[in-house]
Amino acid sequence: MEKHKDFTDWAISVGVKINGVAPHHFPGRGLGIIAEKELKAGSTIVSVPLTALRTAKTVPKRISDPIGPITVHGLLAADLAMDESNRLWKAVLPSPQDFQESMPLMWDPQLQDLLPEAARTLLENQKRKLSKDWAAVSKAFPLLTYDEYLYTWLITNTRTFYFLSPSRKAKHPSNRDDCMALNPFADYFNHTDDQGCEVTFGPNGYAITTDKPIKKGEEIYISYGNHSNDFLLAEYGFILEQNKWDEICLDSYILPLLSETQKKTLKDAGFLGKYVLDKETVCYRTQVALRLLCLPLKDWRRFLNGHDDGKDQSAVDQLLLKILQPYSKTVEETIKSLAVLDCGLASQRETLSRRWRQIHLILRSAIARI
Ligand SMILES: C[S@@+](CC[C@H](N)C(=O)[O-])C[C@H]1O[C@@H](n2cnc3c(N)ncnc32)[C@H](O)[C@@H]1O
Repeated sequence: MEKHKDFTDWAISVGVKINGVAPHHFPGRGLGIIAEKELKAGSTIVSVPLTALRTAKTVPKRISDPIGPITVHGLLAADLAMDESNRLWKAVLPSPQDFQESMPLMWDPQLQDLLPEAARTLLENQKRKLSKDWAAVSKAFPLLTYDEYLYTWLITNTRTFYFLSPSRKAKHPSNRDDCMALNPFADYFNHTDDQGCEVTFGPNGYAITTDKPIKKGEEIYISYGNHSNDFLLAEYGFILEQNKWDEICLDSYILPLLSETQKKTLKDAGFLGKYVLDKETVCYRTQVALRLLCLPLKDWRRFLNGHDDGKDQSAVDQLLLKILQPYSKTVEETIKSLAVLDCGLASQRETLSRRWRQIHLILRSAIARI
């Protein structure tokens, strides 16, 4: 842990304030933050001044100018790839091997194809963004290798905080994806689906404050957002055992059942796609789509207008059952095929199987409820 001590000293030297916490290794989660003493609820345990952040504005012109227009993500990754100055920080970051294991972007394409639909969609998006960013950066810096850039691109992907420059007038940025900053030391915090510590951002920078009393030796978390396990897997390379925000996508089972006219009707009403099932219920969007499939148009409209007397629920549930049963069968087959598959790393296949088993559980409980 010597390198983490050195990095902590550096963080303090640039104005980061650390109160009773330290980096610590937690099996299965890499580094995280541990309480070194008992902490009361409402204690500010880490604060990071604006001057310690790495933002689009802190990237030197010798890097940003030759690249030209690019996403903030792509720019921060280029800066990190070409920065030789902060060895102490680089020494405590995850290694390329860590990403190879955890991040689906680095997996064998055969395993990528076996990702659940929501994770696959996010992965395709990442690939598009990365390839655009790489095109801009490699043109400006031909000596940089793709692997070096991919590594810093993933560091940026997994460690940035939502950031709006205090000087910006607009409260609502045109592109949320560009609102990011690398936040040294604060990026040691792991994620919880529970509330976790409160993270606030203001003119003085970030402050992380405990939301409950914490015992000495406990890991302290923040929340990266209300994310499903498919999102966490694609964007951060892990899944939670228990995740109250977990949900699964039903699009590839519902969309093919819709005629072109029905799709248009749903699109016009703002209800085409993004159908999800969580541990307790199917979403309202799914209810709308299923009703269009099994009810006369006038009854569908009544539901949409909020006049639902519940009399159609059983027909809707039967249709849902017809969708969930084959879905569950396919999941069982996927789990079986993963057990005999020999590509990629065993840990990657294990993560995938765990995810599919979670999906199976969500499906089986929904089927049992019906
Ligand atoms: C902001 S960093 C947190 C520090 C990181 N654990 C490290 O070793 O440097 C985000 C990464 O931490 C890991 N992580 C965060 N929360 C986790 C959790 N609850 N379980 C497992 N891994 C987690 C994932 O690899 C994620 O991409």
